[in-house]
Amino acid sequence: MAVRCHNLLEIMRCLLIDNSNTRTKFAIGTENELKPLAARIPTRDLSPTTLTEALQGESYDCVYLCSVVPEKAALMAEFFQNCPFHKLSYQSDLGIQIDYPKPEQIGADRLANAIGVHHLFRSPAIVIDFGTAVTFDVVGADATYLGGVIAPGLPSMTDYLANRTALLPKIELSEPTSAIGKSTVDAMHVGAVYGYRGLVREIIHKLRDEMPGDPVIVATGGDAELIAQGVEEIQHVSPILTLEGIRIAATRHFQS
Ligand SMILES: Nc1ncnc2c1ncn2[C@@H]1O[C@H](COP(=O)(O)OP(=O)(O)O)[C@@H](O)[C@H]1O
Ligand SMILES: CC(C)(COP(=O)(O)O)[C@@H](O)C(=O)NCCC(=O)O
Ligand SMILES: [K+]
Repeated sequence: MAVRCHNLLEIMRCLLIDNSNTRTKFAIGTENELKPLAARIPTRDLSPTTLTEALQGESYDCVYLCSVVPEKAALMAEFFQNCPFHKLSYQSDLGIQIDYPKPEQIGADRLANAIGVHHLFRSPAIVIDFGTAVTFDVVGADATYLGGVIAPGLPSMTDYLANRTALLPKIELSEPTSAIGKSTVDAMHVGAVYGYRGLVREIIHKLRDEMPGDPVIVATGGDAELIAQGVEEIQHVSPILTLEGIRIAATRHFQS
């Protein structure tokens, strides 16, 4: 097995892993910075072989895993068994408070997003992650995780129609050119992209109505760019937000 752990006396390099349902992202983080993405593996393809290939040439002192896919988390715990290893949970040292009846239910990526938005931007905040699911997480003014919303992600708009109809194709989404679709595919783009923006706007407004103060609204995840460009309420798109949250939690865990 090609796991290489070095015990450097200098700055600790931690392998940060965002194991979400569609893609698993890997990056090296130190106390001071997040290095560019080291690898991205489709989550369903994660195996000792794909891990070894993807991480060839990377060196790190510790591994910090954020997972919402238990079967793959178990695989990686085993793969990295020779390294100092930690899996993010509500019991980890996160640097934020949690005000939630059953904190063990909260997806680890949602906690990482809350940490990321508080550190990269500020709180109060709403962080929206456009992945397999779309999640909205609310961080109160005192950096307390308060809860949020889970809805089907943008792929549900296309996968559902392709799987459940005879005549609708599987499409790649892009910005519609007009609301009145002039072809099947055009009409589907409008339904998915404009329709999804409506869902997002309505949820943002409902959340803001219940929040004291003026939250910063930040988007992340694979579909953030496409959707956020038409939602004026979203102030920033930050592709690295989840990994940044994981880096901060890893630093707190391994360096304090
Ligand atoms: N190169 C790509 N590979 C896969 N999905 C992509 C890619 N570029 C954009 N996407 C979009 O990003 C979504 C996955 O986002 P991501 O944030 O990786 O999800 P998750 O965090 O749930 O794994 C896909 O459903 C797709 O719509
Ligand atoms: C809501 C999620 C499916 C989002 O996962 P993702 O789209 O990032 O792959 C994940 O955060 C999860 O499984 N959460 C557990 C349930 C909860 O957060 O309440
Ligand atoms: K995610």
